[in-house]
Parts: sequence; structure tokens; C-alpha cells
Amino acid sequence: MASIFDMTELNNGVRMPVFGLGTSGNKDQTVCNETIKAAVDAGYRLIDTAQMYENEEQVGKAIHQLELSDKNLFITSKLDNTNHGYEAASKAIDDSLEKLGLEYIDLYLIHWPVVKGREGSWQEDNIETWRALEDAYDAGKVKAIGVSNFMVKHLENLISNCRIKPMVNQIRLHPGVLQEEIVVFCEKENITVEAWSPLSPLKQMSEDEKVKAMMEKYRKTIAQLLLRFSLQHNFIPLTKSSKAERVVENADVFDFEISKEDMDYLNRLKFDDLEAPDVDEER
Ligand SMILES: NC(=O)C1=CN([C@@H]2O[C@H](COP(=O)(O)OP(=O)(O)OC[C@H]3O[C@@H](n4cnc5c(N)ncnc54)[C@H](OP(=O)(O)O)[C@@H]3O)[C@@H](O)[C@H]2O)C=CC1
Ligand SMILES: O=C1CO[C@H](CO)[C@@H](O)[C@@H]1O
Repeated sequence: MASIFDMTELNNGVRMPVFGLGTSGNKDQTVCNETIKAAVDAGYRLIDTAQMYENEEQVGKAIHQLELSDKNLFITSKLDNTNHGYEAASKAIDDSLEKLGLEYIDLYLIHWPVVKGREGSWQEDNIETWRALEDAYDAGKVKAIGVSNFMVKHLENLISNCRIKPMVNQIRLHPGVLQEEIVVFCEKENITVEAWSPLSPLKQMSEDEKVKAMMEKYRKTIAQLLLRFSLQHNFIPLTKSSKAERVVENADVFDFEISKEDMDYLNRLKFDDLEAPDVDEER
């Protein structure tokens, strides 16, 4: 991976940055302003928010301070679990556009496949909700549409019942949680994979002697090793910090390559306290 400015092409031809800034937990306007400015200065172009994070307005304000047209930002938001269903989802997309202060959103995702009150009918629910995303796509309100936390059965159901195939699936991925079945499925279906919480094993890995040796060998922090690991898997990592200096540190991952032997070691790591979420649990 040569540069933070590299782009990948989605299955509809839209180009998406290969490295992203997460914003979950950053609601404070000053924190949003400082971290988003630091990110864009460091080369991040993809910014990930969600209705659930209750910060679309703050993220919108922060990006509008940056002379958006010059910076070519790629903004993602996600449908809140309470907004499933055609009517509610259509309205929710308009709400996101308004809160973000944008004419269009680059990527809009269904956040979770199984939600409260609709757990017994997730198949129909996802098909109906997806129709709202398809119509918003046709109307130019969103430039790409996708899903998050969808496993193979959820995607199979959607793909066999939709007009427009999802372009992206955003799932939890890091050493210890590699979710191979869904990753291979997405590769086969040409659905781009984003990795959420890529830094989850920071603490666990800090106690690992081999990882400590890698830090010396590559002269990188564990956070940087984890983000590089994600890039070498061809995932788009989304990483968040409330501190501008960490946002900058996390972007400094395009000048080294983790060897195959070290990747194999990181791929084999397992942690008792880190696992993939149970996506069938209602939310
Ligand atoms: N689709 C989904 O269901 C989900 C999507 N997401 C998305 O993915 C994004 C990333 O996931 P998230 O778990 O937030 O982020 P990360 O995996 O990047 O981890 C963030 C945590 O690590 C800390 N951190 C960040 N950088 C460093 C560093 N260099 N050194 C040490 N600690 C560091 C942060 O603390 P501090 O802020 O104090 O620096 C924070 O506690 C989210 O923000 C969100 O946009 C996340 C979860 C679920
Ligand atoms: O996007 C998200 C941010 O973090 C939350 C708590 O871990 C998740 O549940 C959610 O999906």
C-alpha cells in the first residue's frame, strides 16, 4: 500500500479511500474539530459517522470548516437501528443529510442486520430497509450503499432480493477476530470490507514478547502495527482517537511492510476476551 491517498474502486465504480477516521464516542464539538482537522492534515479522506453516535451535526460542522471542495472528503454514515423499514429509513437518510449539511453522502450503511422489534423477520426487514437505500442511491442522495455487521446469511438474503448489490460491508476485524467466512464471501462477491475497532487488541498485544520485538524491528507502535496489518489484509481500517496526536500517529503506516512471517504470527493470535459480536442478538 503506497500512500494514504490511495483509493479502491467499489463495485459501482465509485472510488473510496483505503484508510479512514472513526468518530464513535467523539461528540464534543472541539474534539471533533481538532481530530478531524488533524486527520485531514495527515491525509485521511474517509470519515465514518453514524446516527447512533449522535455526532453527525458535530462532524458536519467540523468538515465544513475545512473547505470541503478542496479536500475531496469521503463521508460515511449509518442508519440507526430504530430507523429500519422503508419509510423510516428514507426519512433517516434525509435527516443525516441535514445534520451533516451535505448535498449527498458518499456511503450509507445499514448499521446492524437484526434490530429490536423485528428480530423474527430480519429477512423481510432488511429487504424493505434496503429498498430505501436503493431509492436514495437512484436519487443521488448517497453515492454508494452498503451494510455493516452482515454475515453470509444476511448478505445472501439481501443479494438474492435486491436491485442494487451492496458495495461495502463494515465489520469487526483485527488479530484474534478475522471472520474468515464473511471476508472470503465479500471478496467473491466484490463487496469491499471495512474493519471496525482495528485497535481492539492494543492492551493484550502489549504483553506479547514477539510483538514487542516487532515494534523494535519496524520502529512502530502497536497501533501502527495493527493498522498496517489491516491494510495488508486489504481491509479499509477505521480508527478513532479523541486526541489529535494519536490521529496523526495512526496515519503513519504507509512507509513499512510487515513481513509474511510476522503477518502469519499476528494472524494466529487469539485472545480470550476479544470475539466477534453476536450479530443475531437484537439491538
Ligand atoms: N459498524 C459498527 O458496528 C462499528 C463501527 N465502528 C466504527 O469504527 C471506528 C473505529 O473503531 P473504534 O473502536 O472507535 O476505534 P479503534 O479500534 O481505533 O480504537 C479506539 C480506541 O483506541 C484508543 N487509541 C486510538 N489510537 C491510539 C493509539 N495510537 N495508541 C493508543 N490508544 C489509541 C482510543 O482512545 P482515545 O480516544 O483516548 O485516543 C480508543 O479507546 C469507530 O469510531 C466507528 O466509526 C466501531 C464499532 C462498531
Ligand atoms: O458502531 C458502533 C460503535 O460502538 C458501539 C459499541 O461498541 C457498537 O455497538 C456500534 O455498532
